[in-house]
This record gives sequence, C-alpha cells and structure tokens, in this order.
Amino acid sequence: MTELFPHGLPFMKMHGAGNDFVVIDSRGRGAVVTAALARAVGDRNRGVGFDQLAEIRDSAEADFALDFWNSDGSRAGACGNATRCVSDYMMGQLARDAVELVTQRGRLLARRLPDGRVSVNMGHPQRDWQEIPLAAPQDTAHLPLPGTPVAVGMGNPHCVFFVADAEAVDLPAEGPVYEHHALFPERTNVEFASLLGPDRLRMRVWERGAGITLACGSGACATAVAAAERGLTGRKVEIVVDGGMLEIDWRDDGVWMAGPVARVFDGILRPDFLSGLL
Ligand SMILES: N[C@@H](CCC[C@H](N)C(=O)O)C(=O)O
Repeated sequence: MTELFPHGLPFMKMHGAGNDFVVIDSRGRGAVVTAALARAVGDRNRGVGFDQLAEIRDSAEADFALDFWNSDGSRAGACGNATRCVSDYMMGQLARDAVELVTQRGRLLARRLPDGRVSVNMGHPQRDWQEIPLAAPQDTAHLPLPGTPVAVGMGNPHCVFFVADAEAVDLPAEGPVYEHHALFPERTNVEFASLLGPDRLRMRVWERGAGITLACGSGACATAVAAAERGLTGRKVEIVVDGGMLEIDWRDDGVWMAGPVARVFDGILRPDFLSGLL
C-alpha cells in the first residue's frame, strides 16, 4: 500500500492535557493504519512518538468515525482526550461548534465550550463485569485485590484504586501488575486517585498499551464514576492529572468530560519510513 503515498502520509500531532496523539485523517480513502505502523510511529526515538494514534474515517451515521491505537500497537475502544482533540479539528473543518462521531463505543457528541475547551459525552459507564470485561463474575465496586479497587468500563477497562496519597504510589511498579492481572482478560488501564478537597481528586494513571501518561480522559471519567459511587464526591468533579485538569460531570445522559486541546504541529511520514508498515 506504500505506493498509495508516493509523497508520504500526512499526520497531525495533538495533545489534550499532555496526553499526546498522532492523528491521521483517512477520510475519503479508507483506513490505512496497521499495528506495525502504530508501533513504528509510536516509537519516541525512531518514530514520532505518541500515547495513542487516532485515525479519522468516513462515517455514514455521524460526522466522522474514529479508531484508536496504543503505542504498543494494540487497539483501544475509547480514548477521551483524543476524541476531544480530533473533535476540535473536525469542528474547525466543518465550521461548527458541535460534532457527532462514532467510535467502537458507539455515537458520541462533542462540543466546543466558550473558553475554547472541548467537552465530550463519553457515554454511560459500564458497571457489569462482562461489559468491562472481567474474567469471572465479580462485584465491580469492590474487586478482590489489595486496596479493593473499583472496575469501571468507559468503552475500555479501568481499575481505579483510592489511596491516601496518589503521589506516593510507585506507578512503574504497580501499574503493570494490574494491567496484566488475570482478572482482566483484555488487560486494563490502572488509576490511582486521592481526594484533594470537596469534589476535587488527584489521579495518576498507568495506561494499557502505553504506560504512564500525563492524562487519561476515559480514566478520569472512570475515576469520577467510582468516586461518586463510593460516596467520596458528588457527580461533578475536577480531576488533577500530571498534565493539567479535566472536569468530569456524570449526568443522566452520560459522563461528560471537558478539558484543553492543542494541535502542535503537522508532519509527513516519509515513503521510506512507511515501507513495509502499511
Ligand atoms: N488516553 C486515553 C485512553 C487510551 C486507551 C487506553 N490506553 C486503552 O487501551 O484502553 C483517554 O484519554 O481516554
């Protein structure tokens, strides 16, 4: 397929609160991203580097469709921050302040706020063990693991631990243990959260397929849902992540997440780099 790109493959580099993305706009030509391409572009030394790669595709049912890849080449069913970043780009393209998109999760709605942040409805949280998924029937609000974390699905799996001090957690040691724990047949994202004040949480994340990232939008949504269910907070919270702040509002129509978006630079993946990857 490399011959389709004699002048290379254009991409955009974006981030939402420091969660960074390579975005490839494949509208009008069909999907091109492979696991091998995602791994190669995701390499921070030999490629571009990203936490997730997002590919925009045409959709018959919404303004566009979006697929997500982690930097290890695995697919993800949801990526809240990339959804906000790409929606901002698409709102610019369509000269609108709201867009509808389709992900593996289903139809999502995104809006630009008056202050320039972008808000997306990430849908209803998944609380059933099969939807998350877990390997066997469990009380998803109290998993049988040290610290009794909460399992929440947001179109992707999350395991949320509430701890006294999220800063004190040894994330590189703890994260991979739970990412690969047998309770999670599709692996999981792992969040450690502590209460900073009324309706304000600190969250650090170890992402499935990407490791430590500066922010995880779906993880912030999962943490807010878990905190509200545990009675630690109300349903509208601020989540302080390493890369900034995300505002989560768990409403009757779904979990809304608002935060900053940035398009940093555009580039072209050269034909010789692409050789054998498409
Ligand atoms: N950074 C994301 C989540 C990306 C996907 C995740 N690593 C997975 O494999 O589920 C976000 O902003 O939601």
